[in-house]
Amino acid sequence: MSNVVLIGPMASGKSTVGAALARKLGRPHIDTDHFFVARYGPIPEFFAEHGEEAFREREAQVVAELLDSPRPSVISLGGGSILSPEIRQLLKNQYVVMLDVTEEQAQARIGDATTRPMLTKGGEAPVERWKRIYAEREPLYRDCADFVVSAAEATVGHRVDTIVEAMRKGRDRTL
Ligand SMILES: Nc1ncnc2c1ncn2[C@@H]1O[C@H](COP(=O)(O)OP(=O)(O)OP(=O)(O)O)[C@@H](O)[C@H]1O
Ligand SMILES: O=C(O)C1=C[C@@H](O)[C@@H](O)[C@H](O)C1
Ligand SMILES: [Mg+2]
Repeated sequence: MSNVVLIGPMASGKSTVGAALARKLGRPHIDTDHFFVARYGPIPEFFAEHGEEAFREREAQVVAELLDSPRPSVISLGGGSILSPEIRQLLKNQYVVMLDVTEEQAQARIGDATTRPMLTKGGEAPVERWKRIYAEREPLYRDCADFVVSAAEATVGHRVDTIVEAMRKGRDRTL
């Protein structure tokens, strides 16, 4: 049995859907951003002090450790974890689900983006940065994913049910 790993852009619901999916499957939920924070402190402060490159290095280490979890778990990845070639390689041995989201849905959830330093750089409106980052990363997300939950699956409950169904149909070893 492998982990179920949730990937996708910022505000696509990886943390929220991951927690609900874990409850439904009776598995532990691991949120890699939370482990990063436990080890290195809040992400906005880390970006301000050390910059994005240092964040990506440490993030890749944290994510690699957590993907090696001893029990099959639901793992919500930080939105940019798939930028690391090493992490993309490790994801080949996992059941990977991309959560898609529309610009409108993301905009409604982002708010002032104070907890998401990637969206507050450069004086651009957070939603404009979100769009640009998503456009850059979308091919990577899709390439890593075994299954994509469409943005039309709007509620958390609907998203969870769709993933459980996909796991049943597609890859029995994950259940
Ligand atoms: N299906 C949904 N419908 C409405 N709101 C949602 C849904 N999923 C998540 N949310 C809300 O959107 C916000 C972002 O969700 P969440 O933190 O789970 O996203 P994320 O993908 O983990 O983002 P990040 O990459 O920044 O960690 C939260 O306030 C959450 O309550
Ligand atoms: O998409 C990103 O680059 C990020 C997403 C968040 O989950 C955090 O990992 C951090 O804010 C960076
Ligand atoms: Mg999250």
